[in-house]
Amino acid sequence: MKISIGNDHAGPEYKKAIVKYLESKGIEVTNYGTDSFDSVDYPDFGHKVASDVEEGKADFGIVICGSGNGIAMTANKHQGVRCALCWTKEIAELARLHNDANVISIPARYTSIEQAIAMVETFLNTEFEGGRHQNRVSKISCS
Ligand SMILES: O=C(CO)[C@H](O)[C@H](O)[C@H](O)COP(=O)(O)O
Repeated sequence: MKISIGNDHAGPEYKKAIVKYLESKGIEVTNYGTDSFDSVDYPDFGHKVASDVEEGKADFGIVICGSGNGIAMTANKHQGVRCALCWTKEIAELARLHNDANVISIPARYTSIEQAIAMVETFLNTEFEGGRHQNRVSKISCS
């Protein structure tokens, strides 16, 4: 499995911990995020992650900013990207089960590192349920 990850200045330590977790599982990670707390602009990182998912260079994406909203909005501009803002394990699970989300957005300023890793673990280990949800997911796209 290949995963691309990106974060702004709100989440370097979250990114670091998540990358460590992913690599411990043998997952290949492309890291586009900043490692600094100096102020940057989240779209610069969100677009890179979403492009990888859009182009099939990554199976899943992980994006991190303060609230999780700006970088999720950025990722969702890309064709075929379904980025879900998640704040509990249950929401992360539903994002896969019902929405077939392929990018998870983490609000670094409103969750703990432990919770973030738990959400990523759940997200990556949950399959899309299909069935009645497939038709709904197909209707999300405008094109
Ligand atoms: O949460 C964010 C975007 O939705 C970003 O992480 C920004 O940090 C947030 O907008 C706050 O900006 P600041 O420059 O870090 O105060």
